[in-house]
Amino acid sequence: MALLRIAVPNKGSLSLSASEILRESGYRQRDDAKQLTLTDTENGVEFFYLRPRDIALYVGEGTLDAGITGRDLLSDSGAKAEEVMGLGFGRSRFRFAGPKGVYTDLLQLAGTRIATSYDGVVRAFLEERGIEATVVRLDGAVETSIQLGVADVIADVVETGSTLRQAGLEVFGDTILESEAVLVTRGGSVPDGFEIFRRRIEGVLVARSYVMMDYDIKSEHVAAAVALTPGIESPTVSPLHREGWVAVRAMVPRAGAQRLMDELFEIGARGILLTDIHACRL
Ligand SMILES: Nc1ncnc2c1ncn2[C@@H]1O[C@H](COP(=O)(O)OP(=O)(O)OP(=O)(O)O)[C@@H](O)[C@H]1O
Ligand SMILES: O=P(O)(O)OC[C@H]1O[C@H](OP(=O)(O)OP(=O)(O)O)[C@H](O)[C@@H]1O
Ligand SMILES: [Mg+2]
Repeated sequence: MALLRIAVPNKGSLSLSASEILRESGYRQRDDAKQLTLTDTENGVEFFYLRPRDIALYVGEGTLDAGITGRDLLSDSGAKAEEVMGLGFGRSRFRFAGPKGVYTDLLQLAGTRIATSYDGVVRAFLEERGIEATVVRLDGAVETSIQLGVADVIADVVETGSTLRQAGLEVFGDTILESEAVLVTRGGSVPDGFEIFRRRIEGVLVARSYVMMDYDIKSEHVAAAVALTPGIESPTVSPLHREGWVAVRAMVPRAGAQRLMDELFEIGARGILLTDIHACRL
C-alpha cells in the first residue's frame, strides 16, 4: 500500500507540539530539527517537515494527503485544503491593533495603512465589510512597523498580548479569527490509511482531555452517582465483594474532575480514584 504523506510544521510555534502529538499517536518523529522528511514504514506514513504557512498549499494541491497547520494560516492561504479537526494547541486570536487610545472601532480602518503577515485574511475581511484601506504585507515583527512609519495599524496574531504592550499598542474591534493548530486534508475522497491516522490523533486528544474515574458506592446511591459520571458510552458498574456496594468506572472530563470528586464524596462514594489515560479509540 502507498505511504500516507503528512506535512508537519518544521519551525515556529506549532512545530514542537505537532511532533509531540504525532509521537503520542505512535508515529516516529525526527530527532534532528534539520531533517526534511522521515519515513515511518511500520505505520505506513511519510512525514514532510515544511513551513507551516506552505502546508495548506501542498495539501490543497493534493501533493500531500494531510497536514498540521494553523487555522489562521489555512484561511490566509486561500488553498483548497479543509479543516478536519482542531488539535487544541497553538491557540491565538487574530486582532487589529493600533497606538493606545487612538482606535476604538473597526470602521476607523478606512483610509489607513494596515501592516500584517496575513494579507489574505485582512483583504478578505476588508472586502466583506466594504472598507477601503491599504494592506502592507510584512514577514513578521509587524508591531514595530507603526513606530517606523510604514503603517498606521497592524493586524496580527495575539497570544498573551505582551508583544503589543511592549510596542505601546492595544487591540480594538472584535476578534477576526480564533485560531489553533488544525489537521487539514484536501476534502472530498479520503486517502487510504487516513482514517487510522485521524483516529489515532483523536485518541490522543481524548486522552488529554479526559481522565478515568473509579469509585465505590452503595447500590442505593448508584443512580445518582452515574448521573454525575455518565461516561462516554455508559459507565461500567461491577459488584463488590462487600454486600450492597458496587464499583463504578467512567471517563470524565479532566476539567472539573476535582469538583466531581467532591460531589461524589457528598453522595456517599468512597475510594474515588483518578487516573490518566494515555491513548484510546472511542
Ligand atoms: N505566540 C504566537 N506567535 C505566533 N504564532 C502563534 C503564537 N501562538 C500560536 N501561534 C500560531 O502559530 C502559527 C504561526 O506559525 P509561524 O510559522 O508563523 O510560527 P511563528 O511562531 O510565528 O514562527 P516564525 O515567526 O519563527 O516563523 C499560527 O497558526 C499562529 O496562530
Ligand atoms: O501575544 P504574544 O504572546 O506576545 O504573541 C504574539 C506575537 O508572537 C508572534 O510573533 P513571533 O514571535 O512569531 O515573531 P514574528 O512576528 O517575527 O513572526 C506574533 O506575530 C506576535 O508578534
Ligand atoms: Mg511569527
